[in-house]
Amino acid sequence: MALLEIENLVVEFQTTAGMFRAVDGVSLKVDEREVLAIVGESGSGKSVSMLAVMGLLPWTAKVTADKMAFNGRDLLTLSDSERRKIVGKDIAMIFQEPVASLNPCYTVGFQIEEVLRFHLGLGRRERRARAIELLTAVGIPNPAERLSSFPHQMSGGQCQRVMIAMAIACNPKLLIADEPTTALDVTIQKQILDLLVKLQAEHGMGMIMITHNMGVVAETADRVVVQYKGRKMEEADVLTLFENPRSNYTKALLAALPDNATGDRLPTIADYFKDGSEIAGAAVS
Ligand SMILES: Nc1ncnc2c1ncn2[C@@H]1O[C@H](COP(=O)(O)OP(=O)(O)OP(=O)(O)O)[C@@H](O)[C@H]1O
Repeated sequence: MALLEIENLVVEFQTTAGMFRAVDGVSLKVDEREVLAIVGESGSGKSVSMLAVMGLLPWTAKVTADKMAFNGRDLLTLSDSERRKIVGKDIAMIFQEPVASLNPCYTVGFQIEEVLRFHLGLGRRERRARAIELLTAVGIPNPAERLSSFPHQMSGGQCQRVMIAMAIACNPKLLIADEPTTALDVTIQKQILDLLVKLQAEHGMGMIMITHNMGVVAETADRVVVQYKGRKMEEADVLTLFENPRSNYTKALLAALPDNATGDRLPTIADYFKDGSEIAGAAVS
């Protein structure tokens, strides 16, 4: 049984111009201990698909699917209170903007301990001990002192480490990382990716890595889903995808990697496709 299984997911938003389909029939699955990358350019529906899994979309969104199951439980029919017991505990998510994702009014210690109180019901002393343990695990120096820091007193990289600490606090079975390094300094990006891969292996978590960056895919993923305009274009294990991409869109993404530059400027997706319909026609279910 897959850890997460999605079949034919469709997400539409009510907008002033009518219904807008952001995710169009995506199917995917993630096994235990597996890292799945979802890759595609901005607006391809990567985040919206995963926010649908978490139940975090606004009321303007209409979510339908033939199947959306986590660890054998049907996510489509869960009540809000049942969902709250799973989300943040068994499925955790980290976002692109670590500083904005933390509450500026509370210390990082309070925010980590709140997760431990809500989901695990730990007492005060246990919460503090576990929070120190978590900050140590994500590589924050002087963890006991840092518990009383506010987010603005920490760097972007440190805030992302705190977000990761909160995400792994309850030993989730699945961690969804939505562009976790995009907002960070280039020198810090690799450290955060290495930390995520290390924690994933140590804790035996399944992980979904949402990214637009093929370099991140190469460094982290076992398997890859390529998405474009809400549709799945291709799915393959990571080696096959890099060595033998099938869809033209994947070929275009790979051609846009800096290593593949031949002239004095990088090729873009538009250089590859004079006609975008060629891409849409290649979608797989
Ligand atoms: N609340 C909303 N109402 C209307 N449209 C939305 C809403 N949220 C997202 N969208 C649209 O859905 C589409 C998919 O967005 P999504 O954030 O999933 O893209 P993405 O592939 O994750 O790209 P990015 O990396 O830029 O976030 C976009 O066109 C976006 O504008």
